Formats: sequence, C-alpha cells, structure tokens
Amino acid sequence: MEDWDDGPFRPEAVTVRVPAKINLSLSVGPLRPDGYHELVTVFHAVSLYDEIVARAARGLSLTVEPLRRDSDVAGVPDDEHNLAWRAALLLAEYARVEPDVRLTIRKDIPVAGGMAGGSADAAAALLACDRLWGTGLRRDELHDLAARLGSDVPFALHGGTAIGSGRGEHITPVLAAAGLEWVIAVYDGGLSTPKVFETCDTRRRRDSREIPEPSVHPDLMTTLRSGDALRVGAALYNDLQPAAIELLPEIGDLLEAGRAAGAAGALVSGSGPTTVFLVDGPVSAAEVEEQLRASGLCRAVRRARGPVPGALVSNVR
Ligand SMILES: C[C@](O)(CO)[C@H](O)COP(=O)(O)OP(=O)(O)OC[C@H]1O[C@@H](n2ccc(N)nc2=O)[C@H](O)[C@@H]1O
Ligand SMILES: Nc1ncnc2c1ncn2[C@@H]1O[C@H](COP(=O)(O)OP(=O)(O)OP(=O)(O)O)[C@@H](O)[C@H]1O
Repeated sequence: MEDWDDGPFRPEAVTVRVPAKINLSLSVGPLRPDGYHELVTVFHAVSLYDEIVARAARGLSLTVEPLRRDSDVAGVPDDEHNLAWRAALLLAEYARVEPDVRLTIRKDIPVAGGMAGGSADAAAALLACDRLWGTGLRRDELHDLAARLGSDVPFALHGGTAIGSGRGEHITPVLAAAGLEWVIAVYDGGLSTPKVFETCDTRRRRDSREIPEPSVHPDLMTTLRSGDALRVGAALYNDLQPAAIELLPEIGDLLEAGRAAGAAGALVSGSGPTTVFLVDGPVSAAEVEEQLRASGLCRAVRRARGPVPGALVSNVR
C-alpha cells in the first residue's frame, strides 16, 4: 500500500477576512505615566472588511491594494511600518520560525479613519501566518501578541460587541447584543490618533475639568440588549468627539446632516474622522445615505451591520 503521509499539510496561501470596529461608547480617563489613557469602551465590529492573503515565500514582503474600486489605500506603508508586517515578525520571533511570507493586504477599511484598519490588518496577519506556518498558537497567546501590537488589535481578533478596558486591550464580551444597521460617512483624509488624544487632554486642562474614572453608561448595556435603535442611538457617546471636531470642524457638520436626515444616533468613530449613523430600517438608511452624499462633505458613504465576528480564516489552499 502506498504511504500518503508526508508530514503535516502546509498551505500555499491563507486568506483572512477582518472587520472594522466602531466604538458605541468611548470613555477616556486620565493620561497614564506610559503615555496611554485609561479607557472603557464598547467595541462593535461592523461589516466593512479588509482581507489579508499570506502566501508561502522566502523572506518577508508586503503589498497593499484596494479591495473595491472606491477603496482608498493612500498613505498605507508597504514596509516594516505596516502593522501587519510587524505582526508577522512578532509571531515569527515568538514561535521561533523564519518570517517567510508574502503578505497582500486588500483594504476597504478607511485609512486613519478611527475604525482600526491597521489594527485589523495586524490581527489578520497574526491569524494568517499562524495557519500558514503551522505554529498553532492558543487563542490567549494570539491575544497577548495582539495587545503588544496596539490597543485595538485584540478586539479585531475577537469581534462581536465587547467591552474594552485598560488601554483598550482587555476584552470582555457583551452577551446578547442585538443587530444594528449603520450608515458610515468616510471622510476624505485621516486624523492622527495621538493628536486627537492630546487635543482631548488640552481641552480638559483648558476647562479645568475633573477627569472621572472611565466607565460604560448602564443605559447603553440595557438598550443594547433591546436592539431598539432609538434607545441605543440616544446612549451612544464618545469622549474624543469634541477633540476630533475641534481638529476637523466639518465632521460636526456631517453629524448634524445625519441627525437632520433622521438618524437614530450619530457619532464620531473612535478618534475619527469617520462618522457613523445608526439607522432604523431601510427607509431611514436610504434617507441618511442620500443626505450625507448631498452634503459633499465625505469621500464615500457606506452601509454596514453589526455585530459581526472578528478575524476569520476564509480560505486555505
Ligand atoms: C481611539 C481608539 O481607536 C479607541 O478604540 C483606540 O484607543 C486607539 O487604539 P490604537 O490605534 O490601537 O492605539 P495604539 O496604537 O495602541 O496607540 C496609538 C497612540 O494613541 C494614544 N492612545 C491610545 C490608546 C489609549 N488607550 N490611550 C492613548 O493615549 C497614544 O498616544 C498612543 O501612542
Ligand atoms: N495595515 C495598515 N493599514 C492602514 N494604516 C496603517 C497600516 N499599518 C500602518 N499604518 C499607518 O497607521 C496610520 C493609522 O492607520 P489606521 O487606518 O490604523 O488608523 P485608525 O483607523 O485611525 O486607527 P485606530 O482606530 O486604531 O486609532 C496610517 O496613517 C498608516 O500610516
């Protein structure tokens, strides 16, 4: 009889699909000595995706391309500054394997938009390389590596709706979060996350405001289970929103346009400048979408739903 067992199956290519996130609430506490802010956030993964393909190769290389015709990849590095490149290196070092992989990132998540696109790619690269190299890390090991790459990376692995605490890297799932429909206004340009946190601190100093311990408003947790868009919409909040609007006043105008069009909730996503609008069914979605396009203030308007799962292997060959 012929022996077909020539060792473990080593794939040629692994594809991972990974979603963007929005923050249904973002409560920012004081600046810590390590330069990060203590925060409590409710992360929510939405159906806007990047895709990463990891192919067997000699050495490490990376290319970035748009996933759709209207996806923008301007400013995304294709070298060691890319978070996905750093993720591959970190995994190789941890698992003591050679970092042999050709990474292709197909982007649709807005760049520097406050939707954690770079973090999503890092999470996807960890998962794809783990499968390609057969390193077989446990979930908790992947989570620890993710946290070393950035505050938003563990959530990109996790997905769904979850509370993030610490600097965002400690994840606690929120059970029974109902489905929500979103219209997303993609701004033409990005905002630097450190700059937005810094502006938030400056504003607080200027107002001599006491900085409370970060927390999740109990209303949000209750309304999330109800799935009632109007109630969830009223409970959305983001401590970074005033800072993002100070840096880019047009996003305040976009929020107004969406509210006037009947959105149940309107919010800057994370550090912005992407703005997200909670809608209550297809009629409301169409109206909000039309008004946002008509405002001429955004580069693209997209629809998405949440929660969706985190990074997942979608193809192996
Ligand atoms: C705004 C959010 O997207 C909300 O989820 C995150 O807090 C940002 O997460 P991220 O982009 O993964 O951030 P990191 O790459 O970890 O940090 C980038 C920079 O953002 C600032 N930063 C980030 C997270 C945090 N809790 N406090 C901070 O002050 C710091 O200046 C840090 O140097
Ligand atoms: N894979 C990547 N995709 C996008 N940007 C990347 C990537 N790797 C590194 N970067 C750099 O990081 C910067 C921020 O990009 P990113 O799209 O992650 O921002 P963001 O969505 O605002 O992040 P967050 O919501 O986590 O604060 C970019 O301007 C780019 O220079």
